[in-house]
Amino acid sequence: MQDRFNHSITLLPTPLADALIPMLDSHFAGHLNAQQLATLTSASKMSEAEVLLALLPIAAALAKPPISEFYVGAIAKGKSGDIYMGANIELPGEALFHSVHAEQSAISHAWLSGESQIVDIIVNASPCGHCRQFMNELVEGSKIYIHLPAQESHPLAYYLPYAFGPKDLNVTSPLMAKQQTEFALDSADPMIIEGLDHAGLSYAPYTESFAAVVLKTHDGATYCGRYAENAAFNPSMLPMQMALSNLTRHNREFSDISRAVLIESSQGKISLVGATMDALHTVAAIELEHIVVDPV
Ligand SMILES: O=c1ccn([C@H]2C[C@H](O)[C@@H](CO)O2)c(=O)[nH]1
Ligand SMILES: [Zn+2]
Repeated sequence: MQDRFNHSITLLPTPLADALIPMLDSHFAGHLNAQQLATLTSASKMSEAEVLLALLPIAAALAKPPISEFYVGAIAKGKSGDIYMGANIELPGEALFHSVHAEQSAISHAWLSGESQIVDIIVNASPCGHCRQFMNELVEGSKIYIHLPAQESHPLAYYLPYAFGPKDLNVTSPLMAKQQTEFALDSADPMIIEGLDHAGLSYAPYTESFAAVVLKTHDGATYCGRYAENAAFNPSMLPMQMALSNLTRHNREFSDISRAVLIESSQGKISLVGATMDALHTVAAIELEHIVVDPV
C-alpha cells in the first residue's frame, strides 16, 4: 500500500480496509472498477452507498493543499459502474484561481478514463457554488446525485436551482458527450501524438479553442489534461490544471516533471498559452512547448 494512505486507511471499518489494502498498490491513482467495488461491498457487508462514503478519506489522501491544508476528497461514479476518486490541489505561491477542486478532479478523472456519463458524486464537504456550476455542464448534469456524509442525497438540481448552463448559450452537446475534432499535424513524437488526441477530445464549445496539455516525468511516464469549458466561463477547467491533478493522483511530484507541451487549435477565439505558462512556472523550471494546430 502507498504511504499516503497510512492514516486514512485507519479511519475505515476493518473488513473494508482489509479488502481495500491490496488495491492500493503502487499503481493506484484513484480508479476502482465495478468488480473491485463489488468486492469491497461484499467483503465489508456494507451497502454500496456506505462503502462510497467510507472511501472518502482515501480520496482525500490524494489531495495536495499546501495553502489551506484542507483536504477534500470526491468520488465520481460513472455509468459503467466504475468509480473515480479526485482531490483538491493548490499551487503554492500562485493566484488561488489555479486551484483544482476535488469534484473537478474526480469528474476529469472519469472523463479522461473514457466514461460517457457521471451518475453520482460523493464528497466529504458540501460542494461549493463553483463545483455545482462545473457539474451543471455535464451530460444530464442536473440529474447527478450528490451524496454527503450524514445528509440525504439530492440531485444537482436541488443544490443548483434556477441553473444557468450550456442550453442558455445554445450548446446541445454537453461535457462528456462523445465528440472528436481532428487536427492536421504529422508528428512522430509520441507525446505530441498523445496531446493531439486529447486536444481533439477537449470540450470548447464557447471558444473553439480545443486544447490539451501533456506532462512527462523523468521516468518517461505521461499525464494528460484536456480543456473543459463552462457556460459561465470562469469555472472552466484549464488543461494544465487537469494534467497537474492527474499527475498528483498518480502520486507524482511536480519536481518529477521534465517536459510540458500545450497543444491548441489555430481556430480558437482565445489562447491558453499565458495561463498555462503561469501555472507551469509555479511548479517546474522548464519551458512550455506550445504547438498550434489546424483542425481538419
Ligand atoms: O467544493 C469544494 C470547496 C473547496 N474545495 C477546496 C478548494 C481549496 O483547495 C480548499 C479550500 O477552499 O478546498 C474543494 O475541493 N471543493
Ligand atoms: Zn468546489
